[in-house]
Amino acid sequence: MYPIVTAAEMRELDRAATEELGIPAIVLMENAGRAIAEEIAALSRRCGQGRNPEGGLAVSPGERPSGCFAEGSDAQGRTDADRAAKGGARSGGLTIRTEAAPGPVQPGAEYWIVLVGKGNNGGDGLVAARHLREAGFSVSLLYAAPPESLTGEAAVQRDIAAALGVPAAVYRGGGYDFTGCAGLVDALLGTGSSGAPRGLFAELIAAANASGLPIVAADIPSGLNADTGETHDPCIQAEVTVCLALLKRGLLQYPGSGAAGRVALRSIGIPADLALKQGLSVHWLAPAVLERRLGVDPGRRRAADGHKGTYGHVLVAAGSLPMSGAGLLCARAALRAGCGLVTWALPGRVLPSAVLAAPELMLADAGGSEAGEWTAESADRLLELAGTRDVLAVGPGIGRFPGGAQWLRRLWEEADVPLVVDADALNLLAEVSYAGWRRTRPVVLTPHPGEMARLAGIHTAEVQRDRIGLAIRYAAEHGVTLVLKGAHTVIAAPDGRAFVNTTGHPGMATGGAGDVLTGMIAGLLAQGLDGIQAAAFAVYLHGQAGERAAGRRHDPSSIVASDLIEAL
Ligand SMILES: NC(=O)C1=CN([C@@H]2O[C@H](COP(=O)(O)OP(=O)(O)OC[C@H]3O[C@@H](n4cnc5c(N)ncnc54)[C@H](OP(=O)(O)O)[C@@H]3O)[C@@H](O)[C@H]2O)[C@@H](O)CC1
Ligand SMILES: Nc1ncnc2c1ncn2[C@@H]1O[C@H](COP(=O)(O)OP(=O)(O)O)[C@@H](O)[C@H]1O
Ligand SMILES: [K+]
Repeated sequence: MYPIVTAAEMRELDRAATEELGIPAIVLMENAGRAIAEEIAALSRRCGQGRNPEGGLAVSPGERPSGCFAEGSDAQGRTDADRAAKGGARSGGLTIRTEAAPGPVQPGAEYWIVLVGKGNNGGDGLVAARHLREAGFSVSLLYAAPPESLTGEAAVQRDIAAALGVPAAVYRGGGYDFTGCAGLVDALLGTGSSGAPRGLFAELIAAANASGLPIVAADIPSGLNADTGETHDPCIQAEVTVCLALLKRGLLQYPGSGAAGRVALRSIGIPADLALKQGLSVHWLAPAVLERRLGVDPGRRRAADGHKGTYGHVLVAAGSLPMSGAGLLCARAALRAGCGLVTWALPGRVLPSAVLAAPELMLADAGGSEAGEWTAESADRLLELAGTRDVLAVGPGIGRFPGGAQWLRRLWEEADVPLVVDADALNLLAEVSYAGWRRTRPVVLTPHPGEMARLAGIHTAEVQRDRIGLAIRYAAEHGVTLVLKGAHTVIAAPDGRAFVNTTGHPGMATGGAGDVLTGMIAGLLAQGLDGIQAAAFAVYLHGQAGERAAGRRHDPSSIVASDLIEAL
């Protein structure tokens, strides 16, 4: 069910399929090449109406969609047609095609060039060329290395293409004239590549990108690090990536996600059971994964005889005079996440201005300074309140104050409820070594990349270099559930499981959006979900709310955090 693999895990699975099950590698390659040809035909059909007078596909560079789609209708119920109607999905949602294949390759007269590398990725491209020709496309091959250097199944495909008389050339450097071509197939480098593209491969990638033609990448865009999502210079900027068998980590992490364009996940005949047996621990957060792997009810059915006590009581410790809104957003979001009751604890000086800000909230005076700031002494009051609540969310808008780290340690060790730690509370955590802090109940940390950098003691760029890898390591080492926020948020559990979310919208990059998420996680914890369930489901719903909020506004750039709460 939608595992996300490293190149090494994919190789091991390929090995098991061919050596243990005896599925011939040439069969897998045949399926891969056919799938690529089918996706090119589908792209050609989708773009047919927008075809430009020269015969190429009319795709403006600004319209490159950033989402992923794969076999069938969409995780969010959208179809490719819906996406096309919106001018390309920018939400980042994966579409999974559930039927076996989108039908035979449709006849077409376009001219496509397949860029062929010397490994199995090149072999996939050679098979695709054959299927495209069968369907009436005009195709030629451009080898990046002497065809004699191909081996194994790729060499078999090279010979078949030659026997069929598929026109072929060998790239010798100095650029290439792609005039008259409708699109390019990038079958240069796949999961077997290492380091930055070298020599003529690099030249050809640069020329392909410069052509402005739509590029369909086989498995991964050449130049992408399949594990981390880092893009080398150059890296293919694909319109569509036909990902073979299983999602590769690099396709779901930026900047790789951007280079991949839309991702079509296609089966190539490796049985799902085999992947299951590998015990893969990272998954794409699709509704089916939420339901079957995480045990969450995405329909959020409520008991007919439920009452507010059934759905739990959240305590939010958030907000101070200059940042009282952060607390309000967090507390309101907890309510919208469906918990029964929310108490918002805040410095007493600020409390009068919070009265009736949201009539559903209960307010509690947590003490604090004359200036409306938090003080270390407020820990006693918060612990007293937490004694009769189900969850404590702490951090948004609390600022810095003397004794803050000790204050947080008391909440961490003495509050006998699940804890969500965000924003300034994460910065307090980053100032100390909390390895020795005792805690038996779940704790969820929700850093954005900057906060994550402080927690891990590294630069933000290093956080972004391999978000999945870092999140998994940090959660396991510190015994926490970690939500590493940002486009394609990663949620990692202390037991090594991790999930990558693709709902969301760039319009969510607005102050307070994270405070809303913190409230939502707390609201779901209060309803009995465990740490990883609540974190993953909240991130998923939060992203969906962002997509809806974007849809409701004339310009998604004008989304504000309150819109997310209203879109829940
Ligand atoms: N059963 C299977 O396995 C299946 C695999 N499948 C497909 O195979 C792909 C993996 O194929 P793969 O392992 O052959 O590696 P691949 O990505 O083609 O490249 C290796 C070649 O590239 C070269 N090279 C490496 N780095 C380079 C660089 N930086 N710059 C320049 N060159 C570089 C390297 O040359 P060398 O460095 O050794 O001289 C070597 O010759 C996978 O993504 C999927 O598409 C599917 O067909 C389904 C079944
Ligand atoms: N480009 C994006 N695509 C999807 N989600 C995004 C994007 N940018 C931000 N978000 C989401 O918005 C939220 C922002 O949180 P955060 O940075 O903590 O904001 P704040 O501290 O202002 O509340 C996170 O959940 C993040 O994942
Ligand atoms: K490729």
